[in-house]
Amino acid sequence: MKMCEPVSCQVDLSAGVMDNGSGHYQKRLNDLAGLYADGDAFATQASVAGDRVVYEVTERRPDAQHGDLIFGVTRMSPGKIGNEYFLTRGHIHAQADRPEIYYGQSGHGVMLMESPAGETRIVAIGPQSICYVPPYWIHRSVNVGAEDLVMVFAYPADSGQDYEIIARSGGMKTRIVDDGHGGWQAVDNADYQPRSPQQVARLFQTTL
Ligand SMILES: O=P(O)(O)OC[C@H]1O[C@H](O)[C@H](O)[C@@H](O)[C@@H]1O
Ligand SMILES: [Fe+2]
Repeated sequence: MKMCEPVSCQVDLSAGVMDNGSGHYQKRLNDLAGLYADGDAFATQASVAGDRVVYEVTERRPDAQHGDLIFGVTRMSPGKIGNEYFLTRGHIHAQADRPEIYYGQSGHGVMLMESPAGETRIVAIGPQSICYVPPYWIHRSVNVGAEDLVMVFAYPADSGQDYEIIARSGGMKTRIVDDGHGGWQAVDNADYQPRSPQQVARLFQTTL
């Protein structure tokens, strides 16, 4: 492994970005079609504000070397499509046995996680809380608050992301929606198709 220069990166809490990054991307409403239960509500919002940024990531990415780390900051805007809170695309790591750590900086969110066999776990993320996403868990962040949700993340540089796993099962098993009292609740996704035992077994074989 070749040597890299150490670095310090400052997190700007109000902007929700990090300096000294190597990359930055934004996901707008128009990029997120098909993720939400209420397709009509999505179409209505996208027709008036399809360019609206739902979340953005600044990251520092070394050359993908075994043993190195990718880290950065995710900022998610507050909002809902119908009664469903804004979320990230979500993924499982392409090397499915790679974990991830999130460190809440500001705002209030949850990490929605799903095992290959379809179990759901939900972990709250707020300022000063560390969320551990263990190997093999599909993960998606959801902003359940009224302000920006800002989180620091770090994961192994050779993890990769498989985004198709969620689409293939008709979405994640659980959706995070407004409970009608300013909070959130988890509800079943009616379109969810469980993975077959063969698909589950294959995920546990995707190690280097
Ligand atoms: O990649 P998405 O599912 O769109 O989520 C956006 C980003 O969220 C977090 O910041 C993760 O650590 C990143 O790995 C991820 O890329
Ligand atoms: Fe990840």
